[in-house]
Order: sequence, then structure tokens, then C-alpha cells
Amino acid sequence: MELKFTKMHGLGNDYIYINCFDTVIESPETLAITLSDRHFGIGGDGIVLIMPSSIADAKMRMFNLDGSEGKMCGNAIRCVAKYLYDNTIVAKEELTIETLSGVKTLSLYIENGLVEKVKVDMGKAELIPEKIPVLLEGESIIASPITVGTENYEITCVSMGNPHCVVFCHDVDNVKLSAIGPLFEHNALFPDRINTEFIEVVERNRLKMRVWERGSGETLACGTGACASAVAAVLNGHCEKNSDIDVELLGGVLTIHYTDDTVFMTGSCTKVFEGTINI
Ligand SMILES: N[C@@H](CCC[C@H](N)C(=O)O)C(=O)O
Repeated sequence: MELKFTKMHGLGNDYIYINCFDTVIESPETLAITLSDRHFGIGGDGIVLIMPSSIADAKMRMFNLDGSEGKMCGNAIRCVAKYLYDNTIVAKEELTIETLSGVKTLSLYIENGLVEKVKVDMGKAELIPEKIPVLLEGESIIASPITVGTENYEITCVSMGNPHCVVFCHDVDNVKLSAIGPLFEHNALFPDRINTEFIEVVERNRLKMRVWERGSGETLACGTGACASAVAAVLNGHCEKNSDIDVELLGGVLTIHYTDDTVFMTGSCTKVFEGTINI
């Protein structure tokens, strides 16, 4: 079967997008593994299916490099909005997309008729206290101590629809992510596995982040991870609520705005190429 695809990325977090308005993908888990391979496939951090929805303008499903399904993907949802608008499937500058973690509302920034940037209402952040005993002191959360491998870390766990473990550190460039990331991902504390963000506070309201994603390994950016990190930074007293927080990722900068009601994420979305592959 010939399959059409579009390769897109949000700050280098790259996925293979498949229009499923009139195509049915029988086994997206297997397809994600095959197509994402950077040597024997198209290459990407996973695949994203763009489909019809009965409750929103469209629906997305995303699958990591290892075939596991993510409930939400901040970088992919901006690219899905771009795909829908640029291909005149949804001709609206404010649109809704159904995900496994609910319906999200997105506002598009358009230049020369194409979407360049998107602001997403990511919904309310949830803390994950049932997994880790979290101590409260005023409005801040004192990060919880855990031992991973042979090292001790302080973590703050936040759900943005998918689970994140945020670790503050002093020199993020020198974190040995390929060694430490898998130890967090497969730690017994997280039976569903976890996305782990290592965060250096650059200055008030500016963070530097590297991420080890559940199911994909180190990626150049993670939208839900940037939101979770900004929330954790506010709760730990490093950043302020109700103001823009810039998160520097390997692939660029995301701007996060955390309020009592929701978390907003603003960032770019880019089409790289489209093609056809025999599967
Ligand atoms: N890259 C993403 C998150 C993708 C899903 C994640 N790996 C999971 O399994 O929860 C983002 O931009 O948010």
C-alpha cells in the first residue's frame, strides 16, 4: 500500500504526520517503529495520525518511536493545527483538537497565508502526589528526594495529560542523559514509565531544559515537558505565575504562561517535506 505522509517538527521534535480523514491505519504501533527508524525508515521521534472528530475540529493520536501511544504531545498539536489550516481542512484561526487528554483550543499566528506559530491552551496542570510524597511549604512544593541508580535527586512530578518528572540541576549541558534518562524512565516509582526533564534556572522566568522522553529517548524539545517544568519552577519558587516563562530547549524556545486555571504554550511549527512510502 502507498502511504502519503508529511514530515513536520516543533523545535526539532519531529514526527511523521498521516492524514487519516480517508485512510485507516490498522496498526499504528508497528508503523511508528518502522517509519521512525532514522536509518531504515523516514526518520522521526514517532508518528501522528490526524483524524476526524465528533467533538472537535479534528482529532490527533501520537505514537512514540517505540510504538507506545502518548496521551498528549505539545509540539505535535501545533503541527497538526498548521496541517489543518495550511491544507484548508479547517479554515479557522481558532480551532479545537481532540486528544487522549481532552479537547485543546489553539490560536494560530498566520504569515503569508501559512501558520508559523501556535498558542495552545494546554489545560490545567495536575501534580502527581500519589506517586511521590510531596511536601507543601506556603505556595511552593519542596521537591521530593529519590535515589535513581546511585545518585540522589530532588524531583517534582507534574501531569500535563502525560506524566513528567522535573529535576532541577546546575549544569544541564553536562547531564549524562543517555545514561540517566532510561533509569528514570524505567524506575519502579513510575509503572507507566515517565518523561524526565532536567532543568537549569538561567534567570527568573528563563529555564534551560533537556528532556528524556518516555518511548523516544532524548529529543530536541518537548512541549508538555516545557509546560510541566515551568509549573514545577513556579511551585519551587524559581519563576512567577501569570507571566511569560521562556524555556530554552535544544531546538529553540517555547513560551509558557501558567495561571491558576490553565497553562498556555506558544511556539513555532514547521513543515519539512512530504512524500509517499510503500508499506
Ligand atoms: N514530545 C512530546 C510528548 C510526546 C509523548 C511522550 N513521550 C509520552 O509518552 O508521554 C511533547 O512535545 O509534548
